[in-house]
Amino acid sequence: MTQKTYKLGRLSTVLFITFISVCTSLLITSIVFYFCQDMAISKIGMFAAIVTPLVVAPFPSWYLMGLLMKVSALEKEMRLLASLDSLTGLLNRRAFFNDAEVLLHYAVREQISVSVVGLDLDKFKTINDTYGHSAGDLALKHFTAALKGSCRQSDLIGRLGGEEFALFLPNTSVEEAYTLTQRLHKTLSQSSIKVQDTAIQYTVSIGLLSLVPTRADTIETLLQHVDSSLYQAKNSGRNRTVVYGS
Ligand SMILES: Nc1nc2c(ncn2[C@@H]2O[C@H](COP(=O)(O)OP(=O)(O)OP(=O)(O)O)[C@@H](O)[C@H]2O)c(=O)[nH]1
Repeated sequence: MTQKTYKLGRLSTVLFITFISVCTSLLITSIVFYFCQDMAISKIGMFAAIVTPLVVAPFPSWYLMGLLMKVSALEKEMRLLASLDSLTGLLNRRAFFNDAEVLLHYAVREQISVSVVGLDLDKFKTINDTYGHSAGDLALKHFTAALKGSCRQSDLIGRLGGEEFALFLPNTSVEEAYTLTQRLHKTLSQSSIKVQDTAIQYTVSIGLLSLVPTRADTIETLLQHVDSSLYQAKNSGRNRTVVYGS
């Protein structure tokens, strides 16, 4: 919400509340004076009935509206923060599963191909143990940037925990997804992170599954298949992609 629309919304609400206050006050006063029938007093009374709410209503309603708007903006910000991983800014596990489930339902209905990718950094414990936890954090951020550089705007990227990431690629064939993972391997092989003047390189193992989903598929089951391919990638030497069912 821009500052201008925020102020306009606040102003129009205050004007509306003031208008309602004046009308209510006038109505009550009119009813009272209808039974009183004293013209001189009724004129003063009518004047007071209009002026009093005009003076009193805007201030508390302006303050209250500002407070309400701030609370709702904060609520929105908190909801967004609760769905993001604090280190990388990627979707956290819960948000990734929620968003991927929505995209999966859409793919089932439209019968379009999707790809699910599981990624796990190789020998990450060694980076932590050798160069310290902050070097590990740096690698996680570096990897996040590499992922963002390889994915489309419409792809979901999540950090499922530790050094474990996942992608949900809507409308993506196995060839396209495989090309993406090869690009990622290449990016990592050509870059490094710097810790105390030492250039550190790391690699990633990847499991990949592409399919036109059916109603029976869930994100949990698809990620289980992806994990089995990822396990194969780790066991066959790491730094590679294994396609599920190949
Ligand atoms: N720096 C950092 N380390 C983390 C974070 N989350 C988890 N880790 C570490 O990640 C490491 C994961 O180690 P392992 O599960 O043994 O995996 P690995 O060393 O990558 O070995 P392979 O997966 O078999 O290649 C552990 O040492 C965790 O402490 C984090 O947010 N920051």
